[in-house]
Amino acid sequence: MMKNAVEVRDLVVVRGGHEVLRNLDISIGGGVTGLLGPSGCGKSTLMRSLVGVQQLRAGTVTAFGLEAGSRPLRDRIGYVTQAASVYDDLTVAENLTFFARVLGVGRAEADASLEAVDLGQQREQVVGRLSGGQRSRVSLAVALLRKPDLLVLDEPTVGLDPVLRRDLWALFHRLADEGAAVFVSSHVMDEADRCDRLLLMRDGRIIADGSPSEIRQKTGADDIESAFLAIVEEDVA
Ligand SMILES: Nc1ncnc2c1ncn2[C@@H]1O[C@H](COP(=O)(O)OP(=O)(O)OP(=O)(O)O)[C@@H](O)[C@H]1O
Repeated sequence: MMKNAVEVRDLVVVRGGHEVLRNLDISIGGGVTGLLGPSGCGKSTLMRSLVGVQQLRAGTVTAFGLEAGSRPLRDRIGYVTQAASVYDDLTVAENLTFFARVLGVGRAEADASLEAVDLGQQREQVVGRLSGGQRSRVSLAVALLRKPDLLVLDEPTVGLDPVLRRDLWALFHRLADEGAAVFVSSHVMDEADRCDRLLLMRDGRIIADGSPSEIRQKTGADDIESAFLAIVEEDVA
């Protein structure tokens, strides 16, 4: 069992004069951990904090015992944002070759990353002509180039059809089985059951933490959306 990949302590983040994260305490270990919550609740801000690109007002964030954003972590963390981070005018293979050179990894790793996201057959296609789901898999392949120990994925399945979503979740579990800690955000509650562990977020705070079945049981709800609503109601009562 992996020791905690990430430790967040008393984290406070202010953006635009508004306290977006409020005294967060989270530990993230192995497996697939989902961060679920409504739009604007602070998911991207938390992910930015984990990878070290967010200014913190207070608290600490460490990954593998090292301060988030510190140099030795760069090889160990893969981060995929919602915005596509690959070149539309290059082919899939050219993108991978380019980023492999920048990151100093070999061709074998580039090929392995492409295979991992199941884009071997699209390798000669120009990225700008791929579907949204294929394009996000190219970004994911780039993030996999250095075989990260921690993968931070910000809403990777947004806008994808159900088949692609299912395939991507299967890939996250495969990566977790191979030893990576996978931290995935979503605002789609029906993705909850695909996670080993769930963090439900609302208004900059974690309001529930457990496996999907634990969270359902605790609230007596049949699904995570109802559980979320029950927790919110209890919270404001
Ligand atoms: N660049 C910014 N400057 C100021 N405030 C910001 C900035 N980016 C985000 N915010 C604010 O921070 C809060 C949290 O935003 P964040 O992007 O972390 O939410 P989110 O849960 O990821 O939302 P979504 O699901 O829509 O991506 C929001 O209230 C948003 O208005």
